[in-house]
Amino acid sequence: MFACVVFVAVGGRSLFFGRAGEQITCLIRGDVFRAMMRQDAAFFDCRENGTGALTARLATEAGDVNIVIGEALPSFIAGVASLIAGVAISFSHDWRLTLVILATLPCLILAFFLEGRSVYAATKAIKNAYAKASQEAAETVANIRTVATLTREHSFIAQFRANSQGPYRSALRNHFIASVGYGFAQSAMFLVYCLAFFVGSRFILKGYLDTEIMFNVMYAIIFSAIALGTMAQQSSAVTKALISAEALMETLQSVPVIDAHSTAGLVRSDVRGDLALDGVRFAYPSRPRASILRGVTMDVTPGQTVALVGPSGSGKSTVLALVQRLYDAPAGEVSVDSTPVVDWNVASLRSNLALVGQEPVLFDYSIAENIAYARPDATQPEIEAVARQANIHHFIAELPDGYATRIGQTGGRLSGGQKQRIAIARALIRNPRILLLDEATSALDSQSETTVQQALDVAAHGRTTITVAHRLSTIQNSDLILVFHNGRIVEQGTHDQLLALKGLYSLLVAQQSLEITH
Ligand SMILES: Nc1ncnc2c1ncn2[C@@H]1O[C@H](COP(=O)(O)OP(=O)(O)OP(=O)(O)O)[C@@H](O)[C@H]1O
Repeated sequence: MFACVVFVAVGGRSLFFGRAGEQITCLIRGDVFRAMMRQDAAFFDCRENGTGALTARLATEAGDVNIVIGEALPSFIAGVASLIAGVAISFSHDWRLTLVILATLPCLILAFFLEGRSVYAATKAIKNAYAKASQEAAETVANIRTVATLTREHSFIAQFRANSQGPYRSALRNHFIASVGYGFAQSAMFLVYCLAFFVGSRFILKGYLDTEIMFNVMYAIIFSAIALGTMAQQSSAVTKALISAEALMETLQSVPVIDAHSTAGLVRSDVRGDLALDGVRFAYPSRPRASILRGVTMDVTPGQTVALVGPSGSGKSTVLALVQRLYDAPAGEVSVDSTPVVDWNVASLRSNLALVGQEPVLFDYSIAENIAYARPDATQPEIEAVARQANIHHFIAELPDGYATRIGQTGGRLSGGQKQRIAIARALIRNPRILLLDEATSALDSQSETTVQQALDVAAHGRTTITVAHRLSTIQNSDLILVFHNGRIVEQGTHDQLLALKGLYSLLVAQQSLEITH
């Protein structure tokens, strides 16, 4: 009767736990991705194996946990129930023989524990190594054009093989240990059987029990040993899931310093558009010893066009990251509309800003969806209006599918200039008070640069604009030019004032004029 109940319970588990497991997997994945979306930039910067590997890994971790919920856990529960029932029945027949047999239990448990520990350590190493190998593979496939142009396919394959060797060897070792453990678990039943026969026959000879009782105890104990074997079979799945759960919990429990989902802080849409940095010092969390900004102070009034120029690595783009509050500066203050950015509601602050970067980041959606990405409730006429301002409407209108044209992964079916103008339209759809341009034309040829520059000039009209630029010809008309060097502003003024200074700016201008004439 009891066996039937256990059979039905175990048999029905796949129906109930399997479905529940799938649902739980989806929920865990949902929670994990929600937790990731809340994180600040520092969380992603500090990932050893990159964000792609992290995302892929977390998705499979949730699946591993499901295996335990769907299979291992019910088997484990049924196993424990069977074990307790078997031991109880055995005790009720003869406590001495039962005690002798139970004395073997600590050895079995210790063996399973040791197997679990060594599989745990190896599995963790394998997961980390595979995460690194898959990150490189994903990056290579995503950038296949560059890889093919540089004829690096073979070296990538060799590198992937080399990266996979370590995990492969660890996996072999893991399988060996798990197989020995599995064999041990399966033979445990027969070992217990032998012991019961041996000790039972001795007890019969001494007159402690008769044959019938011995067989009753034996059957009960075998029943328990089978249960123990079933539990042991699941031990490597449980071990894997424990590691997965660790990684999931790390993400779920990490509290972002800058919480994009928080409802706290100042919410405003009628922003004037002034912006200031006061004595700002900053180092990236992944490289805390490298000072990037060393006391930057700047003041931008509403509607002003300010250019940040200077040698590569001097900290210009970092200023834009701090204005968007992707990071917090440990010293000094960044403020928008006279309110420190830390007192702003993160989402509200960002909704008043728009960034156009050097490499436009577009998605494999239609052109209309890409433009409306910054404001999903935008209407078709609004989308077309910003496309006109960005100087891209005529090109889109001539496509067979017009605004419904899908642009391929990362906008691969468009030219650099077209992608950039779509990115400008996307920035404008929010009608931001502050426009941040990070070398928005530097990746373009001179003809596209002119078209995109015209679009940017229209976009900047009536807004506060901060432009990071290498080509100094594009920023000569700015209201203010700030010259960065080694994380400090070393010169500031208009183009003419800075030329008259004959300092770093005039040197940079002279260098670029030389480059053009040669
Ligand atoms: N996420 C990051 N983590 C660690 N260091 C970073 C990160 N981003 C940038 N850096 C470093 O910060 C320094 C300043 O970078 P930043 O991009 O602000 O310079 P930049 O003046 O804009 O340079 P460029 O003109 O070449 O774009 C560089 O040394 C760079 O290596």
